[in-house]
Amino acid sequence: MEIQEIAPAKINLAQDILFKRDDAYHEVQMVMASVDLSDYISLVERGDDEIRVETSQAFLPDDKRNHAYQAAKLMQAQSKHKAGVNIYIEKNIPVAAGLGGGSTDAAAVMRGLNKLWNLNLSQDTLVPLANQIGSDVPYSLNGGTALVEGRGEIISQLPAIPYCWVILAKPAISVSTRKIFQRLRVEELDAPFNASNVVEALKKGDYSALMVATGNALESVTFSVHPELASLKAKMQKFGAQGVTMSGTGPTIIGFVKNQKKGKRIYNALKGFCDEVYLVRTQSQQFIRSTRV
Ligand SMILES: C[C@@](CO)(OP(=O)(O)O)[C@H](O)COP(=O)(O)OP(=O)(O)OC[C@H]1O[C@@H](n2ccc(N)nc2=O)[C@H](O)[C@@H]1O
Ligand SMILES: Nc1ncnc2c1ncn2[C@@H]1O[C@H](COP(=O)(O)OP(=O)(O)O)[C@@H](O)[C@H]1O
Repeated sequence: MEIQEIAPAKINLAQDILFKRDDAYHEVQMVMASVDLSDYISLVERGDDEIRVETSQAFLPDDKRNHAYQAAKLMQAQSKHKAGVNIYIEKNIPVAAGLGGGSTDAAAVMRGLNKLWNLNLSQDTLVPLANQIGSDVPYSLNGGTALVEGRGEIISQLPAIPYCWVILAKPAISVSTRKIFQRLRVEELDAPFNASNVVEALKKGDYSALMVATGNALESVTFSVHPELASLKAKMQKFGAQGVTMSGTGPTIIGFVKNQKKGKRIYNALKGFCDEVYLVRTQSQQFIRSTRV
């Protein structure tokens, strides 16, 4: 038996950092949305209890360092029969980009194995397991548009982003989430809080208000390490994208347009300055579906 899962990337419309906690994580308030740029995961039963990972990108780990492996291991511990699985990841989401690629793969493996091994684990059981892998994994279990709080484990679904196109510009640099948080001094942040305004705009379906409300408190930290990101952001704004902001801990810069034609113009203009550029739609939760093969 084989299960196939779609694992979409996420973008951050807002990322507020509230305070540093005693466990060395930060209390956050983020608004995330799934976008139409996805990894594809295949899960195939094995005759033994081994977990094997193979990916389409040779530079990705294929052992216990892979978030997909970690997800399978946690799910196996929940299963009485200790079945094994072959995991294949077709990687399309840029790595270490602020687009949650490893987390969405892990979440897709959890969803898929819940079906393949007939575990029937509830969301309440899956969220704490997901949180052991990474702070973005609980959100990625359902994806869609959501307010994400705590360390990442408190999720409230929100209405979808009004119809628009999203431009993703990922320069040829990788950013380590851990290193950005290490550099962060919360008391020195002077960014305004964005999440509550983004939530309000989404609830009203007000695209213009949404474009004014987006923002990311970690921009100043990542931009101080990679100053070229500030000029990429300025270019995207100059070319006419709205709500331009950094996703996650970066380096991907995102911007919005109502009209696909305009999106294509900005996409073409940015291609000359940036290693990887994508023009995508946002994705609602019902698109995260699996197929039994
Ligand atoms: C901040 C976000 C926003 O999307 O960054 P991106 O990874 O997407 O860029 C994520 O929540 C990241 O989640 P994830 O990538 O799963 O990171 P984790 O493995 O949980 O954490 C990596 C490191 O980041 C720091 N960290 C992470 C999340 C958080 N709320 N507070 C933190 O201080 C911790 O130092 C931790 O050791
Ligand atoms: N399935 C996976 N896909 C991508 N990266 C993975 C995966 N498993 C482990 N990693 C590791 O996780 C790190 C962060 O990758 P990624 O999740 O793409 O970044 P981000 O947190 O910025 O979205 C990388 O260094 C990568 O080697």
